[in-house]
Amino acid sequence: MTPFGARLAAAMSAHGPLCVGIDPHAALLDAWGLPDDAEGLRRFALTVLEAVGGRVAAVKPQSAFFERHGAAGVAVLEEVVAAGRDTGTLVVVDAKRGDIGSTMGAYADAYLRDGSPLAGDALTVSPYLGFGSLAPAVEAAHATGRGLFVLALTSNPEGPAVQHARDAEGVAVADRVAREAAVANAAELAATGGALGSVGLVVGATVGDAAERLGVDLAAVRGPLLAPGVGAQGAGPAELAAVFGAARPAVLASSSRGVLAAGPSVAGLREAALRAAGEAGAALR
Ligand SMILES: O=C(O)c1cc(=O)[nH]c(=O)n1[C@@H]1O[C@H](COP(=O)(O)O)[C@@H](O)[C@H]1O
Repeated sequence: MTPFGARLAAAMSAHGPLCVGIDPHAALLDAWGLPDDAEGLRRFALTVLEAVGGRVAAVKPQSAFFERHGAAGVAVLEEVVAAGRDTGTLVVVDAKRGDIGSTMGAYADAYLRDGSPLAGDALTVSPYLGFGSLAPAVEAAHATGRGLFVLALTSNPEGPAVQHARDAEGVAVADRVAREAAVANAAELAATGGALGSVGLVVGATVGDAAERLGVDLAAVRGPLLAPGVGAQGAGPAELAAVFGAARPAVLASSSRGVLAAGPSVAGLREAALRAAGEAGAALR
C-alpha cells in the first residue's frame, strides 16, 4: 500500500487539513436523541460518516467511547473502521496505546496489521515507556503503509509537567520524541523519495509557543502533525496559525465536539465540518 504519509498528504490537498473526531460522549448521544448503548454508538458514528465520509481528509474514532460499552462497543468500533475505509476517508484510530516492546507487538498486530478488524489507516500511540518501545508499531506501520501519531505536546493542561521536562543533556522530553520521529521518517523517506513520512506527532493546537520555547523543530520531523484542541478546547484558526510556524503544511487539525455539536442533522454536520476544514486550510496556508 502507498505509505500513510503520502496518502494523508493527498487527502489533505483534496479536502483540506481537517480530521473529524468521532467521540460519542454520553451527553452527545442524549442530545442526538440516541440511547447510551452500542446501538446508539452505531447510529451516531454512522451518521457522522454519512455526513463527512469522502468529504474530509480523515476521521478519528476515539476508542474509549466504544470500549465503555464492552465487547458490543468494540464491535461497533470495528464496523466504523470498515465503514470509514469504504468512504475513502482515512481512519485514525485514537487508542493512545503504549507498552513494553513485546506487548507493543501485540498492539501493533491489533491496530496495524492487514486484516485486523481494528486496523484503520493510523493509530495514536504514547511514547512514555520510551520511544524505542514503540519500535514494533513503527515497523508494522512501515510494513503495511499505515501511520502513527506519537504524543509529543498534548492539548491538555497536565501535559507540560511531563512533556516540557528536560533530561540530563537539557533536551525537553517533547523534543526527544520529535527527534526520534524524525529519524523514523528520514529512513522511510530515503527509501520512498516521498515528502511526508508516516510517523507523525500529536501537537495540540492549544499549546501556544511551547514548541518554539522548547526548541522543538516541528518541520524537521517531516511527518504529519495531528492538532487536536480545535473547537471545544478553545483553539481556532488564530491558534493554528500561531503554533506551527514553518511546519504548517504538515498539520492535520482535529475537532470532535466542535463539529459533533451540529448533529444529528447530516446536513448540519457536513456544513460544520466543511466550514472547519475551510478555516483550518486558510489558517495553515
Ligand atoms: O490524540 C488525540 O487525538 C488527542 C491528543 C491531545 O493532546 N488532546 C486531545 O484532545 N486528543 C483527543 O482529541 C479529541 C478532542 O475532542 P474535542 O475536544 O471534543 O475536539 C479527544 O478524542 C481527545 O482524546
